[in-house]
Amino acid sequence: MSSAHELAREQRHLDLLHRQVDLRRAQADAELRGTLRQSSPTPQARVERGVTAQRLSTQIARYDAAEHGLCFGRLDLADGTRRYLGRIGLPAEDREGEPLLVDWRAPAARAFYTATAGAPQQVRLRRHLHTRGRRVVRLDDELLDGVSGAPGDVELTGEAALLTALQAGRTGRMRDIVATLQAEQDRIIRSSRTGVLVVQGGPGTGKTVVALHRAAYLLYTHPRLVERGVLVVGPNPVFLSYIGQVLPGLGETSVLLATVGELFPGVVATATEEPAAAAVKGRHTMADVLAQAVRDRQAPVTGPVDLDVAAVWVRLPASFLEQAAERARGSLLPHNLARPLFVQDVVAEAARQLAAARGQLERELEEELARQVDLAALDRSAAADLARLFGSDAAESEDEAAAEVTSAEEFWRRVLPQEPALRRLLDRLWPLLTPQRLLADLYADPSRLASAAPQLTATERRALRRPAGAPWTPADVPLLDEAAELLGHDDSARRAREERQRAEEVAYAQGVLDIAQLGAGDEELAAADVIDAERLADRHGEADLRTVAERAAADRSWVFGHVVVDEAQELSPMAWRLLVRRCPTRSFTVVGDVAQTSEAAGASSWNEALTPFFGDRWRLEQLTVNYRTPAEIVRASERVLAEIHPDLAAPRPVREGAPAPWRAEAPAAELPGRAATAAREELSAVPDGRVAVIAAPEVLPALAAELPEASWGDAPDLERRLVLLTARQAKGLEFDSVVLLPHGIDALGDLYVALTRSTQRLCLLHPAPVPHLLADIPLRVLDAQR
Ligand SMILES: Nc1ncnc2c1ncn2[C@@H]1O[C@H](COP(=O)(O)OP(=O)(O)OP(=O)(O)O)[C@@H](O)[C@H]1O
Repeated sequence: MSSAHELAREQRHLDLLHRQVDLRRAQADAELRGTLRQSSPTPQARVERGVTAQRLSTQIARYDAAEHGLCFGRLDLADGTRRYLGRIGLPAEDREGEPLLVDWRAPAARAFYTATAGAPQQVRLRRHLHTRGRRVVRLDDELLDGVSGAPGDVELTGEAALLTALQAGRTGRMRDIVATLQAEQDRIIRSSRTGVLVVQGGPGTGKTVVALHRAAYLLYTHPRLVERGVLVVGPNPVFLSYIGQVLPGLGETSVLLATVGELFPGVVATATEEPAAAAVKGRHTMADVLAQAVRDRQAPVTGPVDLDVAAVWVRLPASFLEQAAERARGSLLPHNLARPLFVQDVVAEAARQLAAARGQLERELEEELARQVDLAALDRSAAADLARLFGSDAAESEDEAAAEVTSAEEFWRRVLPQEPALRRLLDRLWPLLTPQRLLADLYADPSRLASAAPQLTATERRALRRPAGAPWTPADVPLLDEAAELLGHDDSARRAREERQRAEEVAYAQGVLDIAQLGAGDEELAAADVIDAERLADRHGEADLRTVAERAAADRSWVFGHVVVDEAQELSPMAWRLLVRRCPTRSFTVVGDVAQTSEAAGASSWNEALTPFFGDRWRLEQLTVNYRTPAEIVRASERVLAEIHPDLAAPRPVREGAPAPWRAEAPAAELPGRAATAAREELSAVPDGRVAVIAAPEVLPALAAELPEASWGDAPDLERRLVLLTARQAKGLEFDSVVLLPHGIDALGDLYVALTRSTQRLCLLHPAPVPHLLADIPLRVLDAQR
């Protein structure tokens, strides 16, 4: 019970906290403006300015994020200390006493989440402050008196506040849970950053929300992590938009949210494909296929290659080309970076042959001329006499000939790289390749596929076929990334572009100086006297003010400080290879549920999925309490879970007493109409909440025609009260009520996902007969269709 007196006292403290935050925000804001106004005369100063601006922007984002729910808890300790907890920390005004506010991630906040009646950890009272805007509206107190609950109970921390949070209507956006974190979740959030932490848990156990809070915790406890950022990987863009507000709401901006399909800058991989094709693309063996595909592009010859340069035929034998390729490969450089070695060998050989052939030709010409001119014959006989006398002239002329050949060779080495015929040949023998070209050429050509992928069956190779220019799918992205590694980045074009741009900037600056000079009178100090064009160009250069997330998103080679993988059971081995490259220190939080796998290339056991990448260096934590689904809905999904994974127990629900789920039968043709009626009834049953109709993809258009008010498609608006989704799109999301059309949702993992999305109400509509795994759900007979 919140007495008016207590409410007023907490309101006074909250007012004080907000005044402090306002002050600090205003200071940071002024400092940021000042920083942005400064000019930065050197590249070093520009970098420093960028870093300062970043730091201040991060601080401001944290203050802004703390506007709602700034302070949510209070602990009264046995020694009389009183500690307030909030989204950010604020030191005591005198800097010595107890801080005004303790950040939820600080060690001093921990007891708020872990103290129980049985193990109070010096806590006498735990108080939850419920606020609306800047007003305290309710208090929930718990006295921790050393008496534990009955054994076997789910021991909840701050039960009243937790249940209030769980029963609140959904908004279409995931909310943070800093005020009501539970002890088992807190342990995972604060677990060491090093190594790979795997969190297995059934639907609704808080895996996603815990993983996001862990990212916020790690960024707070390891400030250097802010510079490298954290990557959060989710299964699809709809899910990412659902969770997108949680970390900014916690004041963390150094986080990039992405699907695997978005992790190759410059490629938009949104096309769909047959599951069989995605499954083959996800297999580990594709790394070998790509390596062979690259090799197949290096000196692909079966016989000698002839080249016509400057009217001379040069012959490059196959054995020579193979040796040159082997030497280039021996450098262990990626394909594009090893190319100059191959080119060098070919040019040297061609130059040698050309010089020799041209030398020979010239000698023959001279001899021919000499034969025809008497004088020359005389000269030659005189030379021969001299040679007989002194014996050295002949040798000297051979040396001369050799020296001539060497300088001719050098000449040809310099000239040949410009020779169009040779360039065309080198483009065929060792082409500069982009990942896109390598992969598109491979998919488009059955003979290339047959050569690169003999380990695949003919059917599997056929599954990979697609015409050149076809759009990319998410399963292509890990292959493009793998190809990028094998090919190496040839950034000479970028460097040339940057140099050109720099030259233009300097030229522009010079122009500015020239004009200033013209305008300056004799006695005035001209700009050019105090600054040169280079420095002026520097001064106009901009500091990089992009956030860490923006910079990381644009850079394939960006290395993150930590990676969070959600719905990790869906990841293929090729996707794991990509992610390990993004974080070579292997600092990962991996969350998922092997009972909810939908992707054909996904995992059915963590051991199988992770051992190839992390050996046995990963640790497993389990979440066992279901916060989302009430007991009635858990029971409705139990048979499906038992069919998928007989060993996995459904998580224990914290809530009971929801309306019983029901199912109804209707002919297939009537289903969209029936579903529309049910959806509208559900909307009235949850007036503040959200309703989802989940169905097979082919049913959605007919549903959409019946429910024009609903949002659906590739990017449904989850904040709309009614959405239509496929089971895949519904992964990771939740709604107050779900209308499920199971017909056509064939993968059991998908069906399990669909059955476990609701926080309150669930009904199913299907044609007869009922699928046997759903037969236990009570049948309701519908009125005749109106
Ligand atoms: N401690 C908590 N306090 C308040 N709400 C919580 C708490 N833990 C979990 N929840 C809520 O439970 C719901 C389920 O959480 P979440 O989506 O993270 O579960 P999940 O394990 O990822 O589920 P799924 O595997 O089905 O996607 C969310 O609404 C989340 O906010």
